[in-house]
Amino acid sequence: MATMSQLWTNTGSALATLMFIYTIFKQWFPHFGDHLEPFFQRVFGRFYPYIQITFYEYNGEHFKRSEAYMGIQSYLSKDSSARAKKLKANIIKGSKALVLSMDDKEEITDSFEDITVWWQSKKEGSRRQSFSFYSETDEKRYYMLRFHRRDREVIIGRYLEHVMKEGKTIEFKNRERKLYSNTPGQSHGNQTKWSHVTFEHPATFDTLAMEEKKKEEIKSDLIKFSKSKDYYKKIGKAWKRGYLLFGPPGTGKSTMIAAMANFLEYDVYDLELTTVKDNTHLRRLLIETSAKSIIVIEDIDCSLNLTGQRKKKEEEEEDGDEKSAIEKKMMKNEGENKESKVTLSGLLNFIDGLWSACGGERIIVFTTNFVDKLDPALIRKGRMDKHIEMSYCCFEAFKVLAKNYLDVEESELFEEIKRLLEVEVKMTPADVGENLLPKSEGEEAETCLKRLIEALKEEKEEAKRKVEEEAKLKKEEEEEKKKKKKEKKAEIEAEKEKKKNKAEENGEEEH
Ligand SMILES: Nc1ncnc2c1ncn2[C@@H]1O[C@H](COP(=O)(O)OP(=O)(O)OP(=O)(O)O)[C@@H](O)[C@H]1O
Ligand SMILES: [Mg+2]
Repeated sequence: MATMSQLWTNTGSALATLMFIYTIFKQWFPHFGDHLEPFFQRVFGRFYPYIQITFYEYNGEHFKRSEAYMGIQSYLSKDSSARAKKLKANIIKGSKALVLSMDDKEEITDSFEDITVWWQSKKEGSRRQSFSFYSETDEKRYYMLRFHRRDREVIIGRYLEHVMKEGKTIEFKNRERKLYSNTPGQSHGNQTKWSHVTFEHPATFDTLAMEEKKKEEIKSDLIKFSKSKDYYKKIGKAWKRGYLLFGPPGTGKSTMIAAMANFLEYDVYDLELTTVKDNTHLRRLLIETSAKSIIVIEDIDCSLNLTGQRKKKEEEEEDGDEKSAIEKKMMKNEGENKESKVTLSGLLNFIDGLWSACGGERIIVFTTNFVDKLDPALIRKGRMDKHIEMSYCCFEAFKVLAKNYLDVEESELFEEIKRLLEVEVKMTPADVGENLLPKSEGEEAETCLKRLIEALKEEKEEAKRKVEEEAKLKKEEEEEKKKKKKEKKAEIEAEKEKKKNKAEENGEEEH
């Protein structure tokens, strides 16, 4: 007696033969085949335990490639490059690398929750000899997914969702990242709009000169945020996080933003507030930003009138020379900003998630050189969730720079540099880096380190001179004040004396 497996094998080969005959028949009598198709489908459906789903590359929507097809292509790219024997390489628009996918007629298996499925890449040649937008050869490509009918529920539900999600993640990782800016050159009516270039900043957390502990803290904060979609949904908050980076010029605020973007693989929107006409314009620009992006507003204190009372322009010109560098920078930007009507409340509304209906995660970063001057409403927790101070170069930060710039991890000169940086001198990482940078081909690391030591010593002298000068000025001012006070007192005394004499004279006259 034939065993069960033999029986299945025989039925299988009978079906395969029938299928073969049917295919030949269909080729010779294409139109007659159309009538027989439902019949064959019914017969096969009874014995054939598999279900097939087809995903076409183009499904007719504005000649755009189907999202599902592209998602599957990306999902299968990781498996097919390892398993398929025949691969094809495509350059996909907006993708930074070649996308490898299995070639036509290749098949690979995939498993999900102990279920095996089969993916096949296929193409259909058109019999029409007419012009088509699809491709030169008028072929229609598609993926075919085959699985056992008992797994229908899992595959149609969870598996396809998993494929799309994974595919999107791979697509996201492969995409070319962009740096958007709203520069005045690109305008729509009289409103600027986003223009972009490829984002290729080389900064990473490894190259960032900063204490290791602080770096790790920021990195884990970013990871936590990027994985907290469900958490933000649960607590009913827009999925966004605000960072405030503050510190003197050249301490790495902009570099840190680039490192963050590279770490999370996000796009960057560099928002220049001074070219934004008003709050409506601001809202429009923000609504156009995509998910997984960092929105940056540099020098926030200079971009908006957030800093309380400031002098008018005429007054500013009068005593311009006496202003500190800080005030001058702020006033310069205020002058440039006089066209913009963006208000603090407009900005706060946006931070609070007016546009959060768009979904997707966004990070907002403000930078400033003068944190004390900002309106507390702008930087309270919830708006700017994390405040990061970028400070002068410490020894740990110097070691990162020495390794990056000179490939040096240890040197006997380090001791002196440590003492200078930690106790005596304040120098920004930008200046330290500039001194470490070899100035000619083949310049020795030691020469660069010595140059840094010299620069640090000079800076120390300069700082000492400044302190002495300031002390001298202060002393002079105090003496001047004392002198004036003394003179005033003398004046008052003289006045009193005068009055007294006059009163006495008058008294004598009356007598
Ligand atoms: N912490 C740092 N780590 C590595 N490089 C740094 C660091 N800080 C500054 N640099 C170097 O100095 C240059 C200037 O730094 P950056 O533009 O990031 O400073 P900034 O704080 O944004 O200054 P500003 O306030 O003027 O905008 C960068 O190109 C970078 O090479
Ligand atoms: Mg900067």
